[in-house]
Amino acid sequence: MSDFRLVVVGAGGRMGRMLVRTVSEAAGVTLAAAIERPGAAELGRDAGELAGVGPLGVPVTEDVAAAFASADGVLDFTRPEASVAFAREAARAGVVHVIGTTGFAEAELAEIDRSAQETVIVRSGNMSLGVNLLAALVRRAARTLDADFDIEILEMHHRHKVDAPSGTALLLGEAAAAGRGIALKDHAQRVRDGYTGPRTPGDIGFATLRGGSVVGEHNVIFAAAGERIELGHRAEDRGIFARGAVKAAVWGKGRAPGLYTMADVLGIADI
Ligand SMILES: NC(=O)C1=CN([C@@H]2O[C@H](COP(=O)(O)OP(=O)(O)OC[C@H]3O[C@@H](n4cnc5c(N)ncnc54)[C@H](OP(=O)(O)O)[C@@H]3O)[C@@H](O)[C@H]2O)C=CC1
Ligand SMILES: O=C(O)C1=N[C@H](C(=O)O)C[C@H](O)C1
Repeated sequence: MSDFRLVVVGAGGRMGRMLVRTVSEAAGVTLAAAIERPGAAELGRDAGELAGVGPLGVPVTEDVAAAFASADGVLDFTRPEASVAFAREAARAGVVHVIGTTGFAEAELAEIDRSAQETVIVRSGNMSLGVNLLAALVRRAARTLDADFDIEILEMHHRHKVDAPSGTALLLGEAAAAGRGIALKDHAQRVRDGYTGPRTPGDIGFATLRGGSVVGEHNVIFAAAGERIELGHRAEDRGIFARGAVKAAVWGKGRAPGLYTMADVLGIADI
């Protein structure tokens, strides 16, 4: 069977380089193209050299339509507005689109939903096995613990991260809300500042730390009078996200068009 041909968009970014490296090392997949934005300094450079794995004979280009036409799947860890446009292009080309990008507005998510009517899209704020298992545990804990347990989600990332709360924190918030049988949007407390008054019962709170080179840390705290439960995850290497993304792309091959999650890919959506 021939290799699954993947395009990495945002190939010059932190995740883009890790994705190129991961695709070059994984069995059954091959790098079909590498894309950066028009005017980017990386254009014309060999994607493998950029990723530190030696030349792969794949130059970084800006020609999205040609790249998607030559591929089976797209790995996309870029920016929300770029991912919305890539989803449209993936739908046109009929290729699997794996979206790791975070920080979407509601209207952008609705546009991605529309593209997913025409092609397979796997979107997740975190592509690692560990975090998706953590989300399942959080859902389970939230279902068991009564409303006396306040839920707070704490995350820390490197100083370059541009969105907050992180996609993972929101994913964990959704899991907690699902466990409680409530809608996160009605109970999320994303920022606290100044004279806030006491905590609103039933809120799911978020706190954001940024600094240094932290790959990604998340803690979900269930705090009641007299006791506290903490569930957490520490990412130590971006390779966990890249390997998850490659797995998602291959999983998407031949599936019906639709929007899927990493929990679907890992087969843990119902645990
Ligand atoms: N779901 C998950 O498991 C994970 C998700 N992420 C998410 O992935 C995203 C990227 O993170 P990270 O790699 O650290 O960020 P970077 O800024 O290092 O990389 C993003 C890359 O995308 C490029 N880009 C932006 N717009 C376009 C475009 N229109 N066409 C082509 N390339 C474009 C950027 O170019 P330029 O610099 O010129 O703008 C940059 O090279 C973030 O949203 C982050 O939260 C990260 C890790 C794991
Ligand atoms: O920007 C990052 O780096 C990461 N982003 C994702 C998020 O927003 O949760 C996933 C991971 O934590 C790293």
